[in-house]
Amino acid sequence: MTIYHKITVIGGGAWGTALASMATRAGREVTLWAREDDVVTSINETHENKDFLPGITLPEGLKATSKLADAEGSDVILMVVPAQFVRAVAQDLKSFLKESTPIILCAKGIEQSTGKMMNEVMSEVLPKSPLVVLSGPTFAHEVAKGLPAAVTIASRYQQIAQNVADTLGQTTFRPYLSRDVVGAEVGGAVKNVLAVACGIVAGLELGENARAALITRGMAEMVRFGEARGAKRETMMGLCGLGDLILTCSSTQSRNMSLGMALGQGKSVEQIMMGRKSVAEGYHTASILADIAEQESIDMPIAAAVHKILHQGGDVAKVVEDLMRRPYVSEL
Ligand SMILES: NC(=O)C1=CN([C@@H]2O[C@H](COP(=O)(O)OP(=O)(O)OC[C@H]3O[C@@H](n4cnc5c(N)ncnc54)[C@H](O)[C@@H]3O)[C@@H](O)[C@H]2O)C=CC1
Ligand SMILES: O=C(CO)COP(=O)(O)O
Repeated sequence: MTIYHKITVIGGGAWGTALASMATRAGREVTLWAREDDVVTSINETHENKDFLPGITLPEGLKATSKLADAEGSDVILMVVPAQFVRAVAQDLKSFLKESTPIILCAKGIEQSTGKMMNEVMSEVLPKSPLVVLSGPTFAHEVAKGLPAAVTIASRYQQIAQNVADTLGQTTFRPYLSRDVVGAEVGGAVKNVLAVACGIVAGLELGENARAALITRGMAEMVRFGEARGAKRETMMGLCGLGDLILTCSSTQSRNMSLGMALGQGKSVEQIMMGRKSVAEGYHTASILADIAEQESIDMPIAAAVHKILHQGGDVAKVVEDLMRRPYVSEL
């Protein structure tokens, strides 16, 4: 069994902090890189990330840094900055890594400027690095508290995926292996957009029937998009797809669902986004997802509706009504 002992987590938001905390509990030597000096100080001096994961006491062994150079000599890197910043941060990190160092991609989104998934972005910046995707139904607060969760770990390099599972796995964090990198990434990226839609339905108080319909028809959109990108349907039926879709569409712990909920309750996009420090990836992914779907004739009416509301000034009630008015077609 190969264990990666020295781990650097890049990204001091809620998820990076939770993963770093979990890996420290597994007995690994973990350094967490955060962009904000306040976050570094807060973690090192009070064992809490007051800005992004307040109220959770972090293990004393977890060290934070503001220097990317401290990633030098790591056995493995966890990349946990939001999707739109992955390329820039990876460029800055590049000179401190060996080409053989595995990189675990944990962001859930599509790069807005290129339409690329995170593994494609990373392959351009670090073409020789072995890539692994870690994704699943995992609210950061729960993982940080040590509550049980299960994830998909996908890589074209199965031995490395196994090593990552052996490195991070514990009785409260159960990895399942996959070879389907694209499928693992599509699930996480698309579900964020669908969670905004579920939030809108909740905010409008349209009921549980509507939410179940949305989750199911949203799943159909995820599968269509994933298959067009070469993903396997079964992967999207797993933890990183259906599992994460159910979680994110079921709880206002989700930033994406709560963003949608506020829209459904009548707040404007500007009011909601103003002053938000935490990321709602669905906001950024919705437009590129809707564009790709239109260009490639992938039928994704829910994603298009979310894009319309978020970025084209669409009236919430009218967009929902238009969705329901579409011609009746075969379910499958
Ligand atoms: N929070 C969660 O429960 C989970 C989050 N994720 C994913 O993890 C990724 C990171 O999300 P969170 O840790 O929740 O973030 P967060 O919302 O807690 O924090 C925002 C992060 O964005 C960073 N940031 C802001 N501007 C930046 C810039 N210009 N360059 C680089 N970084 C910048 C901040 O430093 C901070 O780390 C996202 O893709 C998210 O979808 C995945 C699973 C669970
Ligand atoms: O990805 C997540 C849970 O798996 C977190 O969802 P939110 O980003 O919507 O909070």
